Amino acid sequence: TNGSAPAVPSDQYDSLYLSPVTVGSSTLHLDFDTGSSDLWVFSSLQAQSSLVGHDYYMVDPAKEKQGYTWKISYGDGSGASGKVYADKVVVGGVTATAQAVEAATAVSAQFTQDVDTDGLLGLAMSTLNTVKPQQQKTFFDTVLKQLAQPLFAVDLKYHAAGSYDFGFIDKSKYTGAINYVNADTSKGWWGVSATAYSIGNASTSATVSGILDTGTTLLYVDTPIVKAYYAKVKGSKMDNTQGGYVFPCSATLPDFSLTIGGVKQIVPGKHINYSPTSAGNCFGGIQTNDGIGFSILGDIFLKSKYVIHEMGSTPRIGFAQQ
Ligand SMILES: CC[C@H](C)[C@H](NC(=O)[C@H](C)NC(=O)[C@@H](CCSC)NC[C@@H](N)Cc1ccccc1)C(=O)O
Repeated sequence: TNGSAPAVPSDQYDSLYLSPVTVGSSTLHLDFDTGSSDLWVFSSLQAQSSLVGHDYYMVDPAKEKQGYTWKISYGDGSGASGKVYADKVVVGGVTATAQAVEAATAVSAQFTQDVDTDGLLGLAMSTLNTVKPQQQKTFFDTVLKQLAQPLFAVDLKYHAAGSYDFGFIDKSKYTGAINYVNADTSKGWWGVSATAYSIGNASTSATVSGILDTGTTLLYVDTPIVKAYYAKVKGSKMDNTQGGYVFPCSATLPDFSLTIGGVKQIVPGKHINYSPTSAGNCFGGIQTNDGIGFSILGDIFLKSKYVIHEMGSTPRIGFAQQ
């Protein structure tokens, strides 16, 4: 089988993308996240006050995996925890009959406040799943054998609805060749390495290792590269109150690219003007990774590409131009 689910921007700046998922008998809007491996949802286990504005999973005690718990924390300090159920999950017509559904009993303020997001659907390696006493599979791992091809493809768009394709490559969603590289899955994420970056038409050799992360809004790279980029943006500055580099909204932003597998993967300058700030300037889509030692290739990087995540004998990532 194969199937496709829409990926709809949650707001006018593409803060995140939401996809409809049937969990048990509810339809929830989940943030598909290639940077984590838990499928967790807002649930009837939470206080009603935490559920205001959310769709949520009505737990069925008969489906509980007794004694199983989960607790996840994310790089931005947010997190959630709860109990585990085995229930039907359907994404774009692809059905997992007994998928581990992680029902929240507690979620951090960032998630409670975002009333559009009803949970996350992790698409990284199952080795990052947090369920105890027995780690559970991601939705992709659960359905892998029933898929026509062992892959999913990510088509996030700039200020428009895109899609997640499971089990097939949709030729109508890209132009030119697909450029494949082996994925480094050793740390549980979809890891890739670049051998150079370019700002405008100036290219610099450098090793840029990072993870693909549909659940991260921006593109986080090493500080020297960020400084070099904004040196080309008149009036740009690091603004600690805004938490990153800002610039005049009228600024022309150069394109940015990472050379992966010998091919320049270009981020159009237009995509790097992420959003206006409350201070009357604009916030950059490229920001520093604060020295965590690797880059996070989030939505700003992804939304100009069709990215195939193939779990064959050797995991691969394919990049094509939208
Ligand atoms: C502090 C937590 C560290 C980063 C680590 N956790 C992770 O790496 C988890 C799996 N992944 C994440 O925290 C990040 C990757 C960070 S690499 C430092 N991806 C998932 C994130 N985008 C999910 C999200 C979506 C919307 C709003 C907020 C958060 C751990 O548990 O050790």
